[in-house]
Amino acid sequence: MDTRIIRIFDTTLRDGEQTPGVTLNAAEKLEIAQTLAKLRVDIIEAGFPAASPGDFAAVSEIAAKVRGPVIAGLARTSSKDIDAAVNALKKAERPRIHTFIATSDIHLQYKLKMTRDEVLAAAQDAVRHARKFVDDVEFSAEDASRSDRDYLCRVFTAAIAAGATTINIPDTVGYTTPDEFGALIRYIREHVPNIDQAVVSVHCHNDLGMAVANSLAAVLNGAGQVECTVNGLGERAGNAAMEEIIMALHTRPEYYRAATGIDTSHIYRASRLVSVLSGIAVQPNKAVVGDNAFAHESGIHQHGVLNNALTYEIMRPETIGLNRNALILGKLSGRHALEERLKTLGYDLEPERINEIFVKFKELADRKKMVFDRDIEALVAEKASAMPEWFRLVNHHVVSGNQTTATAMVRIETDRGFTEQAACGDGPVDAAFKAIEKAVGFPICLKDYQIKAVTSGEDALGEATVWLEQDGRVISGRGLSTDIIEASARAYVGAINKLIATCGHPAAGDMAAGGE
Ligand SMILES: CC(=O)SCCNC(=O)CCNC(=O)[C@H](O)C(C)(C)COP(=O)(O)OP(=O)(O)OC[C@H]1O[C@@H](n2cnc3c(N)ncnc32)[C@H](O)[C@@H]1OP(=O)(O)O
Ligand SMILES: CC(C)C(=O)C(=O)O
Repeated sequence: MDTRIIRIFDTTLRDGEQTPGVTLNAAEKLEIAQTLAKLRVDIIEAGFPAASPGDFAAVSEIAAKVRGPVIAGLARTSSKDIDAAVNALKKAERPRIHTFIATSDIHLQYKLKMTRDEVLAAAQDAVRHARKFVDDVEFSAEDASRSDRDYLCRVFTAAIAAGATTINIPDTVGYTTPDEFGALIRYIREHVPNIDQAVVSVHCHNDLGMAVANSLAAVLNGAGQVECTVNGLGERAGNAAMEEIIMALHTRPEYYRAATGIDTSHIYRASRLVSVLSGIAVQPNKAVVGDNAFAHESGIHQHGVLNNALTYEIMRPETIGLNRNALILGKLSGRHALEERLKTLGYDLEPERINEIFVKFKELADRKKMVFDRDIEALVAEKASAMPEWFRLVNHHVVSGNQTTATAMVRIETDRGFTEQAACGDGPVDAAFKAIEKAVGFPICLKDYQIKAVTSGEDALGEATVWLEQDGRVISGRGLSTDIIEASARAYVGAINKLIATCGHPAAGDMAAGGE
């Protein structure tokens, strides 16, 4: 069998971060990038360096610290964007500039206000400019699937002639169907005369739920690179889900005649990490990584699986690194046991980091009979997203009931002192949030709030996520505790700290510092 190797281009940190409500800080992005490197993705698109100083810094840090995959930075066709990407990627072992411009008439007329000839020239100039700095240049024709085919082929021919080493065919608005998209890939391969000098890539969005199917149709028609994101995150309805593409190719090699270089045993952990850090939960019935993906509810299925898992399982959970051995640590467990468990879960952490997690683990084990793998994953992710603490929640006291107005008192500390404030609210969480808002001394715009149990059982760890809005930016914060009010209050304070770190709220300096 002639098996082609398909390159996996992960864009969780760029298109994935375009998911409404998702903002990742540099430490979180680095943690995800390191996990992607363990997954052995071929290319990590680390961000869009010209978009903001924060994105520039995150791409620079990933370029300097992550080894293995190619590190890519996105840029419009302007030389300003390309230069920013070049600078951000300076320390990358294998940098790639990814430049793009739209080619559909709709985008040309209403967005770019450019003619077809102007766009073709911009594409060519951008690729030529990028090639002055790096050997690896990808060119994307945004909205390719709604572009005139022959014009699209002319643009790709020009981009390859200018030095593009990968040409990417995005279904930017998730418009095509698998048959159509497969035919488009075939058409481009047959009508771009210099196509053999470049890798053909695809980038599919999920507006009609066909991103994965379209990407796989492209593979069947000769695409050599697939762009995707962990858990299918991305603009609007998201991108093609990486785990689904990988496992489709892994499970049906005889059909696709293609394979990837991915270490599938890191898939589950990558999915959990991205879910926790992005604050976007994975739906239980999600293919491959959903909670129910390997669960068998009905008697006939259970009977079959007990006899032989092959009756109802086309993949083994172990293949994606899902260890069904859910337990087993508690308050009497020691550092070695935790370290061993972390290794089994795929974490390769510095001793200092393990020590920090061990302290948190012991605190948790004191409050919880059994500490499950998911609890440990949540503790690791909590550390990864820790921000400099402008405000610290020292303690809180909440009274609520069906005959009482909920009231909360909080004590908040900064390096300059502390303040205690009380507030009433529409329930205990609302009261706690209002008391914290009073304590920090500036208005907070709460956009969304979510609480869920990390594991089951009455002593389950609660994971709260809050989303705050400031100047059009949405910032999320997470808090963990067996007490859901405490988890919520921690998430709220964490999000405020993140907001200050990101937007530098001016009123923060005015906090009334109380004191004895
Ligand atoms: C399909 C995709 O996912 S593309 C990637 C989307 N990602 C992002 O947009 C990242 C976040 N974006 C940003 O931070 C900002 O939009 C920036 C920094 C990139 C640009 O900000 P601004 O300069 O304020 O421009 P704004 O976003 O309002 O408009 C986009 C401009 O880029 C132009 N443009 C859009 N795409 C391209 C392109 N590929 N090449 C060249 N110019 C382009 C538009 O025509 C418009 O130009 P104009 O200002 O002359 O009218
Ligand atoms: C920049 C390109 C690849 C993109 O994100 C899209 O077209 O969706």
